[in-house]
Amino acid sequence: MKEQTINASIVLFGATGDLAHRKLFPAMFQLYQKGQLKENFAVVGVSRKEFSHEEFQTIVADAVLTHSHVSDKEALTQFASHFYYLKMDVTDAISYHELGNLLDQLDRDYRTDGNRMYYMAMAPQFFGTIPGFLKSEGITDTSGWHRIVIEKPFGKNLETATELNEKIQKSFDEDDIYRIDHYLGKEMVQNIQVIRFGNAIFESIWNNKYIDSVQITSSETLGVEDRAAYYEKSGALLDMVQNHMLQMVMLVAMEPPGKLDTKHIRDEKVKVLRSLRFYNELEIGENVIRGQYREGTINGEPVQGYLEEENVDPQSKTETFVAAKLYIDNFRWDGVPFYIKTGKRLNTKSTEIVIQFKQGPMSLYRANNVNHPPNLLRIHIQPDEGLSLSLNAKPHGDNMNLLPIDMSFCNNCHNEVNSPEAYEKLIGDCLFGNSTYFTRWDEVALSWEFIDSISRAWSSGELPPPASYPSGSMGPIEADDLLLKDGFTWWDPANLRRS
Ligand SMILES: NC(=O)C1=CN([C@@H]2O[C@H](COP(=O)(O)OP(=O)(O)OC[C@H]3O[C@@H](n4cnc5c(N)ncnc54)[C@H](OP(=O)(O)O)[C@@H]3O)[C@@H](O)[C@H]2O)C=CC1
Ligand SMILES: O=C1O[C@H](COP(=O)(O)O)[C@@H](O)[C@H](O)[C@H]1O
Repeated sequence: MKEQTINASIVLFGATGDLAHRKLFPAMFQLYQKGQLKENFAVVGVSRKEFSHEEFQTIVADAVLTHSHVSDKEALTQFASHFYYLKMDVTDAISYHELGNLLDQLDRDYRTDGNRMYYMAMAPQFFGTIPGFLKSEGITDTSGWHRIVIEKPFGKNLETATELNEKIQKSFDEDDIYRIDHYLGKEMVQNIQVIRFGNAIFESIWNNKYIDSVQITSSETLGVEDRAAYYEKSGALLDMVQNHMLQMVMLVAMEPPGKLDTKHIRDEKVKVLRSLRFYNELEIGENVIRGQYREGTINGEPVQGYLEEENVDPQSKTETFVAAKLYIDNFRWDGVPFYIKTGKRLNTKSTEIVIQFKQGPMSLYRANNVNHPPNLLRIHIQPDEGLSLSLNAKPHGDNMNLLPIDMSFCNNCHNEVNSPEAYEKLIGDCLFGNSTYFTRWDEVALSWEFIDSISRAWSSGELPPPASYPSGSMGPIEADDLLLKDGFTWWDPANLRRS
């Protein structure tokens, strides 16, 4: 399907913003280079600043040059010539008429078949406004398809997410609503289903009889950077757990879908959320750890603490770290803890899923007091993309002890392999009408329900504030204790690399 070319116009709301420059223009250029966007496409960039079409084309080309590798400058110039600019305030209904006229013109000039993709790369307060005007001002009246892409965050809680959803659904059908979670566009996140359902040896042991625990860790070395205004209200729980972390939990835990199509896959993911165990306040205190970074050292450089960051309230209780033990109360996962951990200013930038298998019924080697490491299946999401299986073997020679060995496959360790960026995949999927790796409304609603229960407990004032951790560590000691009391330890990437 991906070898085909799509005819469409793309309206990019927020065309002068950070996301557009760093991710979206480079992603579209990659689609152009692969021939998925060819002659019959046009992009209209929208924001309030004043630019001519030509100035905007230069901005687009510069952004692509800055944020991606370009070997063919001629192709970049050709690509940029498909871009047009419209100065408009998205809250002004009248300005949509000019947008409609420009799009009608581009439909004719570029023979786009009237297909239109609307990408809202804007602050979330506009997510409800734009779809309404697109419909009321007749922009969505052409005979082609009309799909809308919504950036995160989708609401701040279940109530606001529901309100937003109701607004959007007045103008677009659920099938045409593409809620982005960029983790779902990552190569190895998409590989989870293939690893699981394409390998009988894994699927047959993918359950509580053979799996002891699951760990999903997404650590960042960056701090809050210049996003404090947003982050102060969100924290790691809303920023990472409500979306990316729960999405990975769903993909690891879901039942095999009857078919590999959008509906079947999403149906199975939703069932995982329905089985997620809700905790009471006391249990949240015990099972969901929050932390906040203080000063420390990252890659040998001193860095300041969260409370010293620009635009952060010096008394802030915002969490920059979350670790939690989750349970999925269904037949497959009964009793298996899913540990998740995410945080800023940790000692490494990495996302990994570790499946820890149970020990066999009788360990001859353990009986000899020999260290008997468990078998681990590690799915490396980033920066390395791959898979490794930790086994035990005999060391070379007479020694009959156990030696942990790794069987590894790396997707991106060779220079010639360059995985598509998440945004490239997701924009491509939307253009081709494949919404599998976007979030459906029931997934979003259920994840908010779960997250709201934690937010409520945290705001009750009854639970301890975020635990402090030094920048450059792997989080507060409380997060280690969460596993230690169950007899586990985090298989953090730094530790894994040493093994
Ligand atoms: N940046 C990132 O890495 C990520 C961003 N996101 C999400 O993407 C979205 C955009 O983020 P980001 O690019 O960082 O935001 P920016 O603040 O950098 O960009 C906002 C854009 O909106 C435009 N804009 C603001 N108000 C109006 C208006 N009334 N009418 C028309 N245009 C307007 C701005 O241009 P102007 O001022 O000229 O009007 C600008 O182009 C957000 O929802 C964010 O949460 C998600 C993941 C990562
Ligand atoms: O959505 C977000 O994700 C990034 C981390 O994404 P990654 O692809 O670099 O792992 C995070 O930094 C940001 O706070 C959050 O909004």
